[in-house]
Amino acid sequence: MANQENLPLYEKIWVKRTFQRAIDIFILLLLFSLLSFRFLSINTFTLPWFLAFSCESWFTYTWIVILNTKWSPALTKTYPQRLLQRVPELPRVDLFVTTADPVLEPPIITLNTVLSLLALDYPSNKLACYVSDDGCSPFTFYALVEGSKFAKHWVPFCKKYNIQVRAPLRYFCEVTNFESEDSSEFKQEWFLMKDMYDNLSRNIEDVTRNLIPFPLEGEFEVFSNTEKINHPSIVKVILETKDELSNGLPHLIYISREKRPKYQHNYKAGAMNVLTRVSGLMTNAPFMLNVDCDMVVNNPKIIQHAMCILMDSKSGKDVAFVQCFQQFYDGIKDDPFGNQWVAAFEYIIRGMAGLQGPYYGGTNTFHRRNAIYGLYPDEVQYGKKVGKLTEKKLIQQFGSSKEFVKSATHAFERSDYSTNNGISLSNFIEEAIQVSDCGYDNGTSWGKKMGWLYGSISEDVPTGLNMHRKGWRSECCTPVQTAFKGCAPVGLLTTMIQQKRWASGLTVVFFGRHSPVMGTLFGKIQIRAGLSYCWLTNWGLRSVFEVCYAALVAYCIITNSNIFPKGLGLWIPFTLFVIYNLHTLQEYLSTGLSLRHWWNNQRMSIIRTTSVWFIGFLSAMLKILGISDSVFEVTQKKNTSSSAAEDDANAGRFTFDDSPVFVVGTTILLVQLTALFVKILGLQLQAHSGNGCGLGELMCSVYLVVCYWPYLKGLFARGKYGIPLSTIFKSALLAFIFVHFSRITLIS
Ligand SMILES: O=c1ccn([C@@H]2O[C@H](COP(=O)(O)OP(=O)(O)O[C@H]3O[C@H](CO)[C@@H](O)[C@H](O)[C@H]3O)[C@@H](O)[C@H]2O)c(=O)[nH]1
Ligand SMILES: [Mn+2]
Repeated sequence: MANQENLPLYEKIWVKRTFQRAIDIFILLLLFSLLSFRFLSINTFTLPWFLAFSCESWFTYTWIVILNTKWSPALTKTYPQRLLQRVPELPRVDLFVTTADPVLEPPIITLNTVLSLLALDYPSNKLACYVSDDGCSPFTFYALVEGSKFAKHWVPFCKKYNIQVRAPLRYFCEVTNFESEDSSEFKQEWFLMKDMYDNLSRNIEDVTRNLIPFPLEGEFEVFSNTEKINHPSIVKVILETKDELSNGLPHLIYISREKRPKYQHNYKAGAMNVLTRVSGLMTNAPFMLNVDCDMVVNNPKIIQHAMCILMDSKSGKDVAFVQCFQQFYDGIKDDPFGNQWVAAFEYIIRGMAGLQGPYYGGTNTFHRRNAIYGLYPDEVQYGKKVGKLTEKKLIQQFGSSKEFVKSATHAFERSDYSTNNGISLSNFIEEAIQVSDCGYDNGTSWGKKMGWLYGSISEDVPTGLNMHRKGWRSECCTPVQTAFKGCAPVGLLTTMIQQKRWASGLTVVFFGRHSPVMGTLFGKIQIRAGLSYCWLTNWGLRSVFEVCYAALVAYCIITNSNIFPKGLGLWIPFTLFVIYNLHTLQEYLSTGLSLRHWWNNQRMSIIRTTSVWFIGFLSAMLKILGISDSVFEVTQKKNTSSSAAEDDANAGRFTFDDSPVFVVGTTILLVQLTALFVKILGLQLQAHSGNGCGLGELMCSVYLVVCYWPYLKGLFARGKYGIPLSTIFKSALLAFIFVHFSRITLIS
């Protein structure tokens, strides 16, 4: 038995990749030889030559970052059985859901996420679910109220029959047939549940679409005279379980924090901090799970798995957060828009898991409350913080609510995971409203030193960085059954907007106080971990070099000059291109992804880097220079029940509209096409002394056109599949300016 006690609750398993490492190194050597070749041929020095050298240095740097990240990937294996045997009482976990817009995020989606959380396989008296509604929508509230009534039947049903997918929307899509061993009792209840759920969702749909009158009275009166960005705090306890029974329903609380036009509300980060404070007052669990409104639980035992990591007495102590991958349901086959990130999880995030740990991805994450409160790992372990801080200091840091400061002190001091003392949640409403005030953060450490950090629209990454900087680690949690599944962005435009937001937010992080460089130099981020963070935070900067390279090849063709060596020297970039592509293809195939999937992702990686990441970079520059602020544009979530079948056939086709995100891509395409036409029609200028443009430049240009093929088709298509004339016109103008100036430089 003594032996049993020593067994860890989780283990790290290192993934072998000797062959891939060898190829990684080979590619690096090729990059170095390309650079040395350029360096040696310095006598042909020209501006394009120099620019090419800079870009290729950047590509080499990027490759070093990637190689470093992928070098030693790890998996975690958790043992929930051991956890249950060992701990007398499981800790509380507070569950956070954020929603921001009842149109882009239909209430039925949020409700499904909430239902899947309420039905988690975990003692229900240890759970409390907090929903933050930045949309201040009575419809979302209505959905939750009605949904909580349904939950009283749904949760027992799920637990009785050990249902795996506990979001009814997903469940009734996936389970449409009965197994032969299903009892007639089950079938009967199944039909009953389906009936109830169908009624519920129809009801919510009718209300949301204003099909039935919805007077704002009774419970809903607080929503009258509110506007999305101008309203007082609303805190409502929807479900409160008074008895300490472990098989009832968790608490359910609705919060819409105060918003006023003159106050910064800091998007999701602001909402998360309010959730942290309100939950601190009410249930004060030592651990918190945060999910976006579309991320439903797919593995009802996921908390047990995560707790194995956070509660492991040896390696778990310095783990600040446990990250589960983002995976998607209803993802379009072969990932045409490159938004499912399967290969990135496999190689990059697992690679980071082998270092100081994965970055915080914003959703599907279990947090340690004390780490969010800004403590260092050793302060938590030895309870050092408590003696040192006076109440005055605590108020400065945590804000003016004495009740909240008391709860934070309790969080610091507790050595066990004891539960709170059974005071009714409604007693905290007034205090909860106070900590949701729009000015509560002012002058405190919230968003600056602790909690979810403000200032970047990718709040997740700096928040995680801030914890790694303090010496915390993080872990991935990858049970066999996928933990959560969300809704991949619908269509091309949504993907592009999301990518633009990430690139912009990450660039702000890279150049800001919480940059991985600063964290490595002055904090406790390990050097390889810091470098792997650069992969992420350099998305914006990377686009500058790729756009520059794309412009450079077109310039060379138009002006009949070159950046690539000729003859034997051309073999270096050529081999590089071939080996790199075969290498990534091998990675995809060995992960079980298709050739098509690989190509779609290669193509999208070029398209997004040279278009939306570039726009994101520019918008980050405007923000850094203080010229304009960037806005968090919420991703549209698909309402599965309303998806029409005719859409599915064309789900993977590129659709366009007059959004500015398509202008840069179209311009790049037009520039390459112009260059190729100039070449084909022989309109190039006379080369000086045989140094004209060669095969290398032409191949690059053709490759870009191939990547941008869907845009090329868009130039000639009509309707939503066609690029609007206004966009074509703007892009043509930009392309013309580029070509014109290219020719001018040559004549002068
Ligand atoms: O003012 C806001 C804006 C957004 N959200 C919520 O934030 C979440 C993420 O927004 P979404 O539009 O779905 O963004 P995605 O790009 O899909 O999200 C990824 O990227 C974000 C950072 O850019 C992270 O916050 C997310 O967790 C991560 O899943 C959603 O639940 C929103 O309701 C708010 O609560 N308040
Ligand atoms: Mn999302």
